[in-house]
Amino acid sequence: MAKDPSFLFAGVHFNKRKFASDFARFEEKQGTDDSVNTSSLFRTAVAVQEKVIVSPVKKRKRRGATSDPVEGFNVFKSSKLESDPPEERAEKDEYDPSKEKKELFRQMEHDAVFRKRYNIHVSGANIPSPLQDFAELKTRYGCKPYILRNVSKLGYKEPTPIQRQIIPVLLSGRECFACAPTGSGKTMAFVCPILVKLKDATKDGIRAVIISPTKELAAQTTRECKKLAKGNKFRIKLMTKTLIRTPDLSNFHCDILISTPLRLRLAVKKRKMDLSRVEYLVLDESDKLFELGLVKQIDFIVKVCSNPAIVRSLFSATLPDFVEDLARTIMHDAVRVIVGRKNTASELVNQKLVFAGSEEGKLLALRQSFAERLNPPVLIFLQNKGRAKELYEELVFSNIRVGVIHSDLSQMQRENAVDDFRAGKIWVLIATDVIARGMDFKGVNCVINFDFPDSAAAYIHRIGRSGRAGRRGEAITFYTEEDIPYLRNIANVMTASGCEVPPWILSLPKKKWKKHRPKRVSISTKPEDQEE
Ligand SMILES: Nc1ncnc2c1ncn2[C@@H]1O[C@H](COP(=O)(O)OP(=O)(O)OP(=O)(O)O)[C@@H](O)[C@H]1O
Repeated sequence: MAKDPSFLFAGVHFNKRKFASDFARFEEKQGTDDSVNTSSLFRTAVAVQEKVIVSPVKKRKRRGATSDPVEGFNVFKSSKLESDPPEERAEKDEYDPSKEKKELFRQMEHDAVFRKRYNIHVSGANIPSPLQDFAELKTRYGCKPYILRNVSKLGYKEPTPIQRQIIPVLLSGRECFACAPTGSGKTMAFVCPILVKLKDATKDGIRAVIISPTKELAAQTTRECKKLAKGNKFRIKLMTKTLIRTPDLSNFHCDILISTPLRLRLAVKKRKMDLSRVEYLVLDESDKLFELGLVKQIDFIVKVCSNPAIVRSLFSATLPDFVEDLARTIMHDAVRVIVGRKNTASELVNQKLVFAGSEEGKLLALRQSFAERLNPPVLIFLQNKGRAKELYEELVFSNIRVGVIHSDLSQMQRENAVDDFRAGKIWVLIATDVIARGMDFKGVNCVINFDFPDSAAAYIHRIGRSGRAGRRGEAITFYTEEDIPYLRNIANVMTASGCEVPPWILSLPKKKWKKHRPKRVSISTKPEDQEE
């Protein structure tokens, strides 16, 4: 079952409320055949939904085309109007379909130009216009003043491209998947509409759920939510170890709950947490959540968030086709928003490849670059915790303030490492991929891939810890002989974001990689006879 992606979201309900009339028609056709199982019912329902959506739009267009006056023939229209009784004439004056249509086309043209300017690509029907500025949150959507106040306090002068388009999409109640570069403000793009829509704190169970792949990211998202919600009495809760120990969570209520998939599934299974009233479900770093280790938990969560009116959204800087395909099977009338090109690195990061020869060469190159120029904060990624510990042992006695974070540390130690790095107490943070996604460290000047990343997506997320929120950054990737077959994939990402790559690398054959995590010799510059 786990091998078949179609098991994901099986049993998800068709949005009966939103498509009530279509559903009624569908039900009539199906009769009361109990033999139809839920997932095939769902699949058929989606097919019906697509038909119902597409065909009437076409018909309406055609009807409009025949009845609308042709330009230049207004004289006939006005002469007919003269013969109408005054009250009918007044009504017709108010409703002029050709005017409305022209206005609509003008708006669509304007939106297209605007989207082009911000490199926003959309697909889907009836997509709302992008935001011109934050003030439109009030004029178009009547958001409460506290949100605009907080936006201004955070120093956000104008919406980022993804915020311009996704905020109106979510505020119009549409499901969506969004792909935008690392550090481009996706968090605010999903938090803001939730706050606007939830309006005020209530005790109506759990109303919105945000899923993050790691505890660190969940904690960060909680903090960001609280900053944006300041001044409102919303209950915004992080699913912590302590919370999960509560024996009975069946009556737990909060407006927004942020969790990792594992903890949320535990809370539902073991502590009877009720997610049936969730109105908004966000899957952040969705491609990571759909990877094999997490997909079962996500499937479970999607099923138990059973409110038929739920609005689901997927966010990431990398959105592989299989995630999109999977998402399409559950989402209703979803809008797709891509900023820039899909699966590319941030153009704000200057990327370099460095041949280190061997494992030993990497350490020498690192020491040399620190001796010549250390521009903290610097993040160094390694392929596993063992190697992260080894590098830490090598650097801890140099006069560089260095820290390490990996999954063997306690939650408290991990949090301290992140906080110290944020506060500037640590200049160089050695890490595994545990913090490669989503973590927002202000002003990381350089990311060093000490170990070659295991996929192009991992590369994009790792180097995306630098070059955030409009600031420039740098990324250096060491490679050895055994990484050469995979160089081309990284080189493609580099050229797509405007970085130079030596021609010989671009002429290497393309290699389809799974996870490239070769066994590497241990990190040490000590002569072998001195090692214990
Ligand atoms: N409108 C804005 N103007 C200026 N800065 C912003 C704006 N929106 C968000 N930011 C800032 O941009 C930084 C990156 O935002 P965020 O962490 O949401 O990026 P992201 O797109 O989710 O990145 P990733 O893909 O790495 O998770 C944060 O420091 C955030 O405070």
